[in-house]
Amino acid sequence: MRFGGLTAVNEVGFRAARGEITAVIGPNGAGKTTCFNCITGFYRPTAGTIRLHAATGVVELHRLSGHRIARAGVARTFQNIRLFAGMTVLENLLVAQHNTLMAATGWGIGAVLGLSRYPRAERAAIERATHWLNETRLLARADDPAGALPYGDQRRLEIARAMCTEPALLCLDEPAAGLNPRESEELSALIRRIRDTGTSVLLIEHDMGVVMGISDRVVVLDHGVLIADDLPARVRQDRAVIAAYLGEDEEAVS
Ligand SMILES: Nc1ncnc2c1ncn2[C@@H]1O[C@H](COP(=O)(O)OP(=O)(O)OP(=O)(O)O)[C@@H](O)[C@H]1O
Repeated sequence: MRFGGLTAVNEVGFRAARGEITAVIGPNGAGKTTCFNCITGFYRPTAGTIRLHAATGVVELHRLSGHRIARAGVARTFQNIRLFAGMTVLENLLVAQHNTLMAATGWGIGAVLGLSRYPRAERAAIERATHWLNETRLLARADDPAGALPYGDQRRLEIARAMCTEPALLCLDEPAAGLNPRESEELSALIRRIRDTGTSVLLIEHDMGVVMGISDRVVVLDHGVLIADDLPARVRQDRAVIAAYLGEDEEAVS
């Protein structure tokens, strides 16, 4: 991915295997978010291929626009929380399912004609939302405005919203940022449960406790290039990785 004269991500290749947690780590400016933005369609990569092996076949994500990528089964959360603050917690989860709901009802015609598929689809959407509210311990807050939730709850709500789209791949951009140790542990357990449902997880995270604790594989970027792709225990001892982190003042892989 090039921005004018700057190559932000250069010939980076890795796999996020099905049903595994793959972490993408690296010092500030390494190109992690740019990678996510290419995968999720916020940027169209200047060159290269990004493929999703979906249940329906291989989808060439680098050719698709963002909403088609989402429809193909890729969901994401953001470094800075992006919820609909004035809507309730439950409404945030229903809005996320708008596509599924509309498709199930013939893009609104069924709803207008009062056909029976609409209430059924709506019930399924509420059930899915309730399931993920339970998983994220937010059920009691279902009717509160999302903007009124404490920070840690808003982070979990973003994940619940992404999961309501039933993605094949969930991309989490720094989900532990700003969480206290108890919340980080809870988040790790939630991400593991998501992995265990068969959803593949791609995780950008600076909290090495979370990364090393839950990742099946760790990919390391530095200055836009891939410097390691291995098991967490091996990445932790990788000399190039240690050098990249030590070059960045106090932050170290420990
Ligand atoms: N839209 C853009 N236009 C120009 N340069 C960009 C753009 N987005 C990212 N960059 C540059 O690309 C490089 C990689 O940035 P990126 O945000 O992907 O790094 P990162 O690893 O996610 O960093 P951090 O950990 O700080 O979030 C940086 O040099 C950044 O300034």
